[in-house]
Amino acid sequence: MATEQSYIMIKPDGVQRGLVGEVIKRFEQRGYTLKGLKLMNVPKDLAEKHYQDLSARPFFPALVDYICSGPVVAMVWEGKGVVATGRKMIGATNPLASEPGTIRGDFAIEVGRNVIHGSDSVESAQREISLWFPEGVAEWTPAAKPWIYE
Ligand SMILES: Nc1ncnc2c1ncn2[C@@H]1O[C@H](COP(=O)(O)OP(=O)(O)OP(=O)(O)O)[C@@H](O)[C@H]1O
Repeated sequence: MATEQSYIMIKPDGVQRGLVGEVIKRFEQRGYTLKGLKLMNVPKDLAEKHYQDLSARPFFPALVDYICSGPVVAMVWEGKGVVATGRKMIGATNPLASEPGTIRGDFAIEVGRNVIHGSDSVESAQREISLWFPEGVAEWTPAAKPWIYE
């Protein structure tokens, strides 16, 4: 079975608010493996491609401006069930509906400043990883793997 990967991105508000370490800590402590990581300013065409499914929505221009408003931290995390579990760790899209204990439930209030993105399916993750990491990701096996998986 191929190991599952998710595209996780700390949005500009998360970077500006100093939440980079907090987000990385949660994924690391859960046992997921960091496979790709970069801080980058987002070109407008990349933001538009990333959110292409939302292009007809009224908030699309504001969403693209938001993603391009400052650097983001683009990451690939790997491990069993990381797509669905990552979404649970992130919380509901609208932070007011996110459970406490989730990233949005602990650190956000508004949907237009919801701190973090996580792929919503394995297929979206593959598309997003090739979009954000055309150069590929790092190959490594964490020494702790046998202590996380039986
Ligand atoms: N009604 C809205 N008003 C403003 N921004 C919105 C609204 N709905 C969604 N967004 C923004 O668009 C992003 C993508 O929306 P989507 O419905 O795909 O939610 P999501 O999958 O939880 O979020 P993401 O794709 O960022 O992980 C949201 O995270 C949010 O930043």
